[in-house]
Amino acid sequence: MDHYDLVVIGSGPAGQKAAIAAAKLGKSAAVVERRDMVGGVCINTGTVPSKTMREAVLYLTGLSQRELYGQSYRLKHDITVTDLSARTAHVVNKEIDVIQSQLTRNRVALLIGSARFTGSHEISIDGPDGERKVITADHIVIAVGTRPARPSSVEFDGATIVDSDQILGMSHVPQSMVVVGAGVIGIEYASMFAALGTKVTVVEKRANMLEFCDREIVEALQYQLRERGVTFRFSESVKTVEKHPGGTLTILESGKKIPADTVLYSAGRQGVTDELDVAKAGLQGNERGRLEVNENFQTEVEHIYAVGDVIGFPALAATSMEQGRRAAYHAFGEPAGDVDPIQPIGIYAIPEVSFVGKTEDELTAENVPFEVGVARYRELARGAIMGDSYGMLKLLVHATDRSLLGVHVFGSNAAELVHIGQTVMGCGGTVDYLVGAVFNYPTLAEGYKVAALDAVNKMRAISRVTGAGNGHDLGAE
Ligand SMILES: Cc1cc2nc3c(=O)[nH]c(=O)nc-3n(C[C@H](O)[C@H](O)[C@H](O)COP(=O)(O)OP(=O)(O)OC[C@H]3O[C@@H](n4cnc5c(N)ncnc54)[C@H](O)[C@@H]3O)c2cc1C
Ligand SMILES: NC(=O)c1ccc[n+]([C@@H]2O[C@H](COP(=O)([O-])OP(=O)(O)OC[C@H]3O[C@@H](n4cnc5c(N)ncnc54)[C@H](O)[C@@H]3O)[C@@H](O)[C@H]2O)c1
Repeated sequence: MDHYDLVVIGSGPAGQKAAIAAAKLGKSAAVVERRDMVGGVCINTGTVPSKTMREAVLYLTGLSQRELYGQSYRLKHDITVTDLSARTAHVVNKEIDVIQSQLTRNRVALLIGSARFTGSHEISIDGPDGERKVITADHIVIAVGTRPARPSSVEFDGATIVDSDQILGMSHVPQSMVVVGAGVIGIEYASMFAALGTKVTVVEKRANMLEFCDREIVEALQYQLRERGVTFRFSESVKTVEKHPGGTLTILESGKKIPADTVLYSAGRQGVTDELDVAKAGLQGNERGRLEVNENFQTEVEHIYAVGDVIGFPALAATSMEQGRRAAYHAFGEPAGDVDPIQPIGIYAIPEVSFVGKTEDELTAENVPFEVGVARYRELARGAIMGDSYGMLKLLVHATDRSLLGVHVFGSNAAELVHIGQTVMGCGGTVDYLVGAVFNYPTLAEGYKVAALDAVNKMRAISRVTGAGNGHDLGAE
């Protein structure tokens, strides 16, 4: 029976980084993963294929060029699923190769099969050809991720009524689509299909979408999506989804019926602990299949860790990687430093949304006085060159100590741009740093300076009224 210092179940971002971190500390490590799933949901069905599909949609529809070349501009008419999936398959295969190579060169064993606990230090692996192998480990990291929630009231068929793992296998670009759930997955796919010309209806049981985001930016996103023909049905819950010979019917609790070619059911995900026999290790998943952990990612059985989506919020690839690394370091007594509380969110809708830090609503609720500085892409030369007139970058600045409290970006490259603000915040910088900084011209990054000047000018206006000098003019006009 093979024995390892650390065994990881699941090769998604969390599992990969846990195993490699252990190997870098000189420990023997193995990752157990099912056939055809190396890289996890992230590489095979989630993050990477959806973001690649988004790039293909933007490129083939010519959407990002239409402000410059006219509303009828298209790189290709009649875009097919093959056009989209060719790019996706290329990127996914490359990424799988990168992961396999990283594991091999770090001497992490990749054991193909489905793992389940047979004891708190023992795991049984059912291989793809029916063979069974039992291994033991001093430390075990559970990084099994999630699968889409699939209620029995929805007649999933994998072709016209699909979950987010199945959508990439669709046979054609539908003329109409209902998206159930306005979470991140729902909104990202709704915007991609709307860009392809599909008539999309989004049904969401809450009164708003993306409630953790800045309200002004969510309104701007909704406006852009409506412009592309998306209909929103908020405060409406889906009761059943039926398949009929002529298409699908989504029936709402309110009695409304929405016909469509296709339904994407993207109303949450479920932890994959049910097939893991966690009880044999002394553990129990909650009703959403999630595991509870302490600040070191230890479960209640201290040599068993859980990381990534299986522990719930924030359930992102980037946070999952960091949790994996920290778990392995903790297992072997290696200091990992403090957790950085400033973590960005990127939503790859069309247009993109990204933010770090607090929202206006949160600061108001906490009675923190703040000023807002805004830069509009249409006033940045790079915005005009790119043909993005709707984008904006917004800074929330503490009214007295002038620290950056939040950065909210909407439009092209939002998820990249946000990191400039994140770095300033992480280093304890103030708005005055951004006022005095010189950025390349013409860039979207220049928006930081424009927004900082806007915030400082408003703060100076308050000082003028009160007659108090603020001592931070720095030439802001
Ligand atoms: C459509 C979609 C888009 C997304 N987009 C983004 C994005 O843009 N940015 C972002 O940060 N995040 C995004 N996410 C979230 C991101 O994919 C997850 O946060 C990330 O994949 C979680 O990593 P993980 O390591 O916890 O698990 P996963 O990536 O879910 O991997 C878990 C792995 O464990 C394996 N496994 C499970 N049970 C067993 C078992 N018993 N034996 C062996 N192996 C097992 C599974 O086969 C799977 O491969 C997206 C998710 C989806 C679904
Ligand atoms: N860019 C990114 O970072 C990114 C992209 C995609 C996914 N993810 C992650 O993947 C995870 C899963 O995303 P998700 O969007 O599936 O889940 P979610 O739980 O965030 O959203 C599901 C939405 O469906 C709604 N809903 C539930 N039941 C409903 C019903 N019967 N009728 C109508 N609406 C209903 C919920 O109110 C909720 O708003 C999230 O943690 C997310 O952070 C991240």
